[in-house]
Amino acid sequence: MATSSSPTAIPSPTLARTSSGELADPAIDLRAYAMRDVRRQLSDVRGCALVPRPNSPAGTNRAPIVVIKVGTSSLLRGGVGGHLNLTNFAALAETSAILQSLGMRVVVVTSGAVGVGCQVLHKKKPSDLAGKQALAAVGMVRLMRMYDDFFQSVGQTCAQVLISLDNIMDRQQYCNAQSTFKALLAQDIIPIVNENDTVAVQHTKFGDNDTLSAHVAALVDADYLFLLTDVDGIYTANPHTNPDAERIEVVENIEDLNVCTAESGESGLGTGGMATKLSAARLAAASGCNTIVMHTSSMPEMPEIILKQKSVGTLVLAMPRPLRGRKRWILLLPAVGDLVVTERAATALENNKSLFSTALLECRGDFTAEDAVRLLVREESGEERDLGRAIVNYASDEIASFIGKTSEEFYEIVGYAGAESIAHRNNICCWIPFGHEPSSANLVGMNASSSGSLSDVNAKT
Ligand SMILES: N[C@@H](CCC(=O)OP(=O)(O)O)C(=O)O
Repeated sequence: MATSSSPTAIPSPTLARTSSGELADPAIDLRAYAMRDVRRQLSDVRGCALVPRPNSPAGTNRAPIVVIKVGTSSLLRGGVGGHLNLTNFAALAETSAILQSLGMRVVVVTSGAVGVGCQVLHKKKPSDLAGKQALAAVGMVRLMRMYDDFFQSVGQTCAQVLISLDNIMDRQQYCNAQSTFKALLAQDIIPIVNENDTVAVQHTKFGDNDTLSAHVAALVDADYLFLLTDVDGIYTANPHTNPDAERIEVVENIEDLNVCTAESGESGLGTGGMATKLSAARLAAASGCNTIVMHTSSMPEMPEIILKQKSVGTLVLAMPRPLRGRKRWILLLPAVGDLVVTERAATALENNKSLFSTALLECRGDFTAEDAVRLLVREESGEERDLGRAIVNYASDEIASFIGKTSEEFYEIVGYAGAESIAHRNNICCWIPFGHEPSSANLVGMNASSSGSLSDVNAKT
């Protein structure tokens, strides 16, 4: 994790966790994120980060891409028996049209298929998967009718895109989806994206649309991801129960928060929570996308947030050296097991080295060769930190027999025909990749007006 003794460094906070190790939600403990430090540096950060970058990574002018995620609670008033929130549909259509007229391209990630299905059929949300899938099939039609009507009335064409995690896991399908988005955006068509709920089964589900929106942001190479919700940002504590809770305006380096991907429980009509928003922001940041978590009612302020650096909600800054291509895709893969490695190995992995048996401390889960696993480093304190993802060369039972083995012992077990590494460096992707500078250095860089730091922040190198 990037740390620094610099006086301007923001201390690393710890996220509150439940007894089962999940991120507590919404009472996320970010108190250590000292507000005075954030405030002192806010104008510099705001002044540099949120301006449309002039050039795409390829060096050609391309429109900034804005992904807007709207949750079920923003699209439906109250629970079952309520009705569609026409104000929010209208605000979304109008704001999207304004952003498009300013030269940006908009992608909407929508929830609400299940919730709207409940409205249409006058049913409560069922607990079984097939029941929810059937409702989603009904609700998605109604949702798209609403989107089509509202977007048409502001002169925008929209398109429905349904994605499942399977589509992301298969690199060919991932690339196909990327081409489809490109073709839609090139024609100024606004894709309306949701999970393909009717086909997704439990183990290949995004599960929540915050995660889906981060995958979409990575897929389309977005510049901004807006996560609209019913609170006006990320707080230092639960604002509903703690009067001292303060809104965090800027998270300069999401890696300082040590966010782990955590499942959030379903509640009411939606499934996402603050923990999934932080996980989504982390994925987006690694892909070079700024995330803004804010209240749905702030939607009309989006143009000012982007163009005038207006401070609304919580801004999570993109990593200055985002992941691209295959490495970015690896980070999106769902992990089916864990490999715990030594601290020494972690440094090597972050410096783009392959993973060998000597680095292994533990193997968890039941997986086969070619599966994606989570890499964890066990720190001196005994705590484990999420290091990244790897596509492994061996199955879990084989890897378990390699733990702590020297390379000679490893070769003896495997024989010379097997792959030399547990995971090749081309198949490893760390959250803090090779060449990434510590957060304080980034901040100091941004403060130096003549250092070209603005493009450091905005460009996807
Ligand atoms: N695909 C589901 C989305 C579920 C979901 O993530 O909902 P939310 O927590 O409201 O963003 C649906 O359309 O109902």
